Amino acid sequence: MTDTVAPQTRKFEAEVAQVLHLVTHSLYSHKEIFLRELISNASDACDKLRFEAIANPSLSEGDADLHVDITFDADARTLTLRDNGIGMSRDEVIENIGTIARSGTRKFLESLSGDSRKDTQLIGQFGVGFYSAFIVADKVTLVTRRAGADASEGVKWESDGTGEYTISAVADAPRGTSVTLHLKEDESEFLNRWTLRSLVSKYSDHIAFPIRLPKEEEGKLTDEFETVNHVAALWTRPKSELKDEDYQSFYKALSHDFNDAASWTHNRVEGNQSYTVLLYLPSKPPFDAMFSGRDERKGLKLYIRRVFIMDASEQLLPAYLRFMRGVVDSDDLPLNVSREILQDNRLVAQIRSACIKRSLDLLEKLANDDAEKFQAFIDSFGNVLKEGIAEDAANRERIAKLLRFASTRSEGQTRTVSLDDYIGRMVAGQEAIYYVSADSFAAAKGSPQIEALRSRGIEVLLMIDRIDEWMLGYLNEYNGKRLRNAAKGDIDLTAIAGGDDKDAREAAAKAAEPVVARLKELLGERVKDVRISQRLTDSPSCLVLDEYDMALHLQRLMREAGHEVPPSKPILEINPQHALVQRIEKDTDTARATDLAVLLFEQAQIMEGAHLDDPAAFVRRVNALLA
Ligand SMILES: Nc1ncnc2c1ncn2[C@@H]1O[C@H](COP(=O)(O)OP(=O)(O)OP(=O)(O)O)[C@@H](O)[C@H]1O
Repeated sequence: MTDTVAPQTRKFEAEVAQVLHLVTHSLYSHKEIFLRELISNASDACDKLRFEAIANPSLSEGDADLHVDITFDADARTLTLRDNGIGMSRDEVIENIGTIARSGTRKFLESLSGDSRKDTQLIGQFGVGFYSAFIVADKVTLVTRRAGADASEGVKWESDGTGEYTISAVADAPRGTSVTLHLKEDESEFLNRWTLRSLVSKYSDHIAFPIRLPKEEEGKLTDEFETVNHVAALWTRPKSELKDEDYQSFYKALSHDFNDAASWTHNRVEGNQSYTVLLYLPSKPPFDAMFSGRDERKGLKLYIRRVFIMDASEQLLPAYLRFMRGVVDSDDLPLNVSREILQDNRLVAQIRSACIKRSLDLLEKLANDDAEKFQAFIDSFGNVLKEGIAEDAANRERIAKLLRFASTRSEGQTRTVSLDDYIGRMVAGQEAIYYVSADSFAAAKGSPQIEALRSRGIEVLLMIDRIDEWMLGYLNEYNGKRLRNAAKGDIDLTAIAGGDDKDAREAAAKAAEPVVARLKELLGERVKDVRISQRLTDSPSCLVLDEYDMALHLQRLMREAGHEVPPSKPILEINPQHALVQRIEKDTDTARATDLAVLLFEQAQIMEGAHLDDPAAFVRRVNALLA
């Protein structure tokens, strides 16, 4: 191959330079993954060629026998991977290798902590791909030609991975891509057939194209090649033949994650249509699920009769299961299927329901069999799963069963309590599942609105995630029990053991009428109403809302996010037993009584997490009282 034009030197995008620096510095202890990543790219390139050749057979250029060859030269200290897949044009090289076309890259870089152990984890989740070559190489040369392009349109890319690369044209490049690694001084171990062979077996055995190494005869390498992998797509092999390690190494190549998957499910369906589904649950949030959001989902590959067609996560899984990774291989869809057809196809709809069902089965099994792994799932993906309550009405009850929450009974703020746990602990006479929502665990746990519930031994779920209020809008009931916000509407505890006696309650209300009337007068427009509380035992006051009002902290979140939220005035509930309340009733000095009344209201606002309209006035009132 000869360079036809002088090489052009270009700078990497700043983000690439940062990622490269990180990759080479933090992944050294996992250095052999470079081989898996490069083989995986080569295999993807073969997949793409096979797909494009369906519509345009001439792309195969008479060479449809796709494979990946690995060669090395001990004297030159080079290791080369060559595929005869789709290849790249010059623009594609610049776009794919010179930039990182991922929307969340900046966020990813910002999330790095500088602690190399943690960062290694993160970069593993990010998926390093091609750049992993620089862990072991101090120079990488890539030569490529796009399928269908003229032999003179080859491209050579070269870089030492520090900040720049050169790009030039080559005249006689074969179709596909070769990546040559100029190995660093102490990486000679990769110049060894035995090592390469065992790495292929360990990481890439499941690749569906032949991976070939030079044949060895009488201790010498020959020019002939020998296939060293299984060459059967993993999901097509019988389950009985596959070991856990096989599933895990396939998962890692598929997802570019280098943590093990938490669990998987592999099924062949035969019937009115036939297909195979292999779904994985990652153990750590994959980069895409963390940062790319709901709109650019990736991770579920659609194959049709072993031919890779496209990533079809959006068509085959709902957004709330976007953490799942895997493969669907259909026998019945047409090879020329398009995204539009996928959107609206009866067979696809069936496969989608099966993927949902399998995913939920897998999560249920994990919840039953492995508490530790399930908790790790909840910690990583629990909030994503909550979206399913709103999105998937048909499976609402199943999803709700999987959710976990913090509660007044749980230790710390780890979400560990299921709705079934809660129901199992309901006290005699308790009809509803009570919850309270707030910005933080401490605020929720300390909510005055739940004092009476707690004092009667009634557990309260603490809804402290941003998504909770929205989700609860769709979850009114679970297993025949209503979910009730402890800070909304009237709470009647008369039916509950140890609850109030109705007569005593009415008598107390009667006795408190004067102070209620006085507070209404003193607080005026600030509140919608003042009433005696059934919720409070220790605090003097709290704010509550009408049954259908939007929670106060949600109103705040919406306003912060720039939404117009019509102001809804809270109701002030008071505890007539409290000394402060009794003082207001008795104080004849109207100015002082007003200060006290407003303080009562402001305290309730603070407990609820709100910012006071006039903090200086609040401090002045407190000081006046203290003095
Ligand atoms: N052997 C190859 N043949 C053709 N294109 C390739 C090859 N290797 C890499 N590329 C192109 O470069 C892109 C970047 O590769 P890289 O491994 O960095 O990330 P990726 O594989 O796209 O992402 P991820 O690792 O998250 O799957 C690929 O998407 C592909 O378009």
